[in-house]
Amino acid sequence: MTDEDVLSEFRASGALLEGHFKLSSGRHSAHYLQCARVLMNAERAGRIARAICQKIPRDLRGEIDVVVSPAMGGIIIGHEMGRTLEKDAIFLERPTGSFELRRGFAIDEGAKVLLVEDVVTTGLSSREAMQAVADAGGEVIAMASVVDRSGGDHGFEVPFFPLIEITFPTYAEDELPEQLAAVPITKPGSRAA
Ligand SMILES: O=P(O)(O)OC[C@H]1O[C@H](OP(=O)(O)OP(=O)(O)O)[C@H](O)[C@@H]1O
Ligand SMILES: O=C(O)c1cc(=O)[nH]c(=O)[nH]1
Ligand SMILES: [Mg+2]
Repeated sequence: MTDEDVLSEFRASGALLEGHFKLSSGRHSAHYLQCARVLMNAERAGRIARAICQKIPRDLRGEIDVVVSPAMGGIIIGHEMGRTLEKDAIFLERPTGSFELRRGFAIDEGAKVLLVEDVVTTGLSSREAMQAVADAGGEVIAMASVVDRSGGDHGFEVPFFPLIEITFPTYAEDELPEQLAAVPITKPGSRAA
């Protein structure tokens, strides 16, 4: 899929939002990519997962034992990546604020993990998820996402394979442009404020 193909999928599914959004990191943006709308169609989600898989070199792909995703946003794309790679896909949740495996999920000691997200903005959620995988005994060998809006500033120490890179400006709470500050805030994600 070309970048234009991916953007067309976002536009067609009403996933390219404009307004005033408080992001997971606490930063603010006039743009939001609502991946859940892109992934709500199973056929499209599968196509997107296959396109991400193609970005991962074959030898690295062959090393993956299990796919792990941070809830909520990572679950659907992680599941579809698991289908494509023919590996199990499990997810991390943060019911009390930090990521943990629940529902009987476990990672074999030393298992090689592909971490899969929907969006990477600051990379904070992904880095927290990587730590949770390490704490559970796994080794994250690569990271993948539908969208990378980090501009390269994600701090990952493993190879990263986003389907598309889109860099929209983000702002700290105390540096909001006047025009953005005038728009009511929406917080679409599920991380506790
Ligand atoms: O790179 P970051 O700055 O951490 O931002 C990206 C994260 O934010 C969103 O999740 P969110 O915490 O909003 O919760 P959700 O996945 O449950 O919707 C998205 O799904 C990523 O996990
Ligand atoms: O940083 C985020 O929280 C974020 C940004 C974005 O564009 N889409 C999303 O789902 N989360
Ligand atoms: Mg998330």
